[in-house]
Amino acid sequence: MDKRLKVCGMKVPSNIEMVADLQPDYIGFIFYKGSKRYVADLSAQFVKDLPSNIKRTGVFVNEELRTVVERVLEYGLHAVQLHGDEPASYARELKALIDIEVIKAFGIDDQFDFDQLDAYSNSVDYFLFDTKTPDHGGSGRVFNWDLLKKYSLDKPYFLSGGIDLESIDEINRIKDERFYAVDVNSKFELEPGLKDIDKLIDFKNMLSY
Ligand SMILES: O=C(O)c1ccccc1N[C@@H]1O[C@H](COP(=O)(O)O)[C@@H](O)[C@H]1O
Repeated sequence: MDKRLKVCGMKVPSNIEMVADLQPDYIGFIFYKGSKRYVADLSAQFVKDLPSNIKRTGVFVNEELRTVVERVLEYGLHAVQLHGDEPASYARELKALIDIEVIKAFGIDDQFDFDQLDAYSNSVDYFLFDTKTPDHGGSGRVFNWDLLKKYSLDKPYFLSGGIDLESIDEINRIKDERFYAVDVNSKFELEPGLKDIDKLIDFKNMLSY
């Protein structure tokens, strides 16, 4: 399976345009006010006008369903990333309200119970495995990818958490059909929300598809 690329945490229009020119598969916008990458006053029309082949993804943390639906419509989102403690029923309700791809994120540490994923299997399109952090995401830290040996479901997943240019060899060595996409964020930044385009070009060129 081809490996997709998601670039997350965008908020500066000129920088977003440069990232869009690189044609990642997903581009992520953080709608969580507690984040340094919160979209704030980013124009919804600007986001809607981005090339339609790049999936515009909204990242939400324990947000009210009504607000998520409003943002999906306002910004023309193709995908929603649930990065809080949302139960499987939340994803089901969201899908009943709106036709949207749902990515459910989980913070992984040594204690993570992979059995809890069973309940989500029929309710979401993808899992996203990130490093466990009290800030919910954007930690810039890598979790122990060996823990993914405990993942037994068929559902494809995004790999996330502190991925850097230096991670590329290890990423390219992962031979797992379920490894669907790589998600990059804080390690490709000049400052929170502003991506280093040259570094992203290098990463994309080195990613084995
Ligand atoms: O980036 C954030 O500030 C953020 C805040 C709250 C939830 C998710 C957030 N970002 C997501 O975190 C992961 C990992 O990011 P990093 O590479 O460790 O910086 C990524 O999926 C972002 O979508």
